[in-house]
Amino acid sequence: MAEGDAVRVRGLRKRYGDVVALDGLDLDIRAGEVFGLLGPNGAGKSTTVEILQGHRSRDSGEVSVLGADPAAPDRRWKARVGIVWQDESAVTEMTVGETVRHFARYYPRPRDPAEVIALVGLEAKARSRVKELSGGQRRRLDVALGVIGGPRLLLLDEPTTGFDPVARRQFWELIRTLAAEGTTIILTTHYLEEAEALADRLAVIAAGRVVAEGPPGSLAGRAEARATVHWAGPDGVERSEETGTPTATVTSLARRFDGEIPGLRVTRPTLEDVYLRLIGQEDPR
Ligand SMILES: Nc1ncnc2c1ncn2[C@@H]1O[C@H](COP(=O)(O)OP(=O)(O)OP(=O)(O)O)[C@@H](O)[C@H]1O
Repeated sequence: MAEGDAVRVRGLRKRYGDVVALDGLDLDIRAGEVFGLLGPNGAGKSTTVEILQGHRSRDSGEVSVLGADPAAPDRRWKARVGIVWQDESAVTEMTVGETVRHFARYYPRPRDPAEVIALVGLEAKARSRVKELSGGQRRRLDVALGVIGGPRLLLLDEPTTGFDPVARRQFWELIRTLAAEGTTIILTTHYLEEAEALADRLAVIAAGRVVAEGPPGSLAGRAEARATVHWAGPDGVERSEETGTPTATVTSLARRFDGEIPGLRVTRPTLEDVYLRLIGQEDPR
């Protein structure tokens, strides 16, 4: 395992009966990065995250998380790996503050509960009962419980499902704050704009294997992909031209129009375009 790696996975396989969930998955995640796992329903993302957490067994393959095998975790390792459960805090009459303080007692060196409540933006709700929180506030509390032990690695499975756009952006800020503190973060998501906004690197999983890996801006040759120049013709109808040299195309258009080019746009494949191509579902537009 290279120094600076938080996670190393080689040839990971997992079947559930006849279903092959993971079919030789490889992953390298560096310490301190935000790493996104993308892939269609049933691709194997949750299975991967659960194996990394030590909550699901594997059939074969090597897995190292913070230098240890999650299949044989010790107490110290467990304190260093933060897990965000959906609705960990669901059925309780306790207040937010009581819940966070209660969970802090499980860890050898917990973070300060008041600081964690502030980190997730629940200060105003510290004295509210958990059952009175909204769905988004409950998820923030789940994150608070995931980080109260002061983990070096945080695993999040679809953390913002069901969030409104404002709550989602607030959650992104929380992830960025945790990342700036040095926490390695692995998250699965179906929101490509979330992956693009948060992840330093992404892996696209399809049918239990990694089909592409890299920074969102250059995944699968995205940075080198041909551009499309769009403009409006004299009749107002949009024209477009795909080109490897968009500057030359724009220069020649500027000459032709003798100045401003009406309706000028230069586009490159979006993360969604690249993602759909990778999973074999190209948009036929
Ligand atoms: N406990 C289980 N028993 C049987 N099959 C399972 C179990 N958990 C997952 N599977 C199957 O394994 C495959 C991978 O599932 P997994 O939940 O890892 O996918 P996922 O990428 O997280 O999907 P989603 O995006 O829908 O959450 C699927 O075909 C799923 O039906």
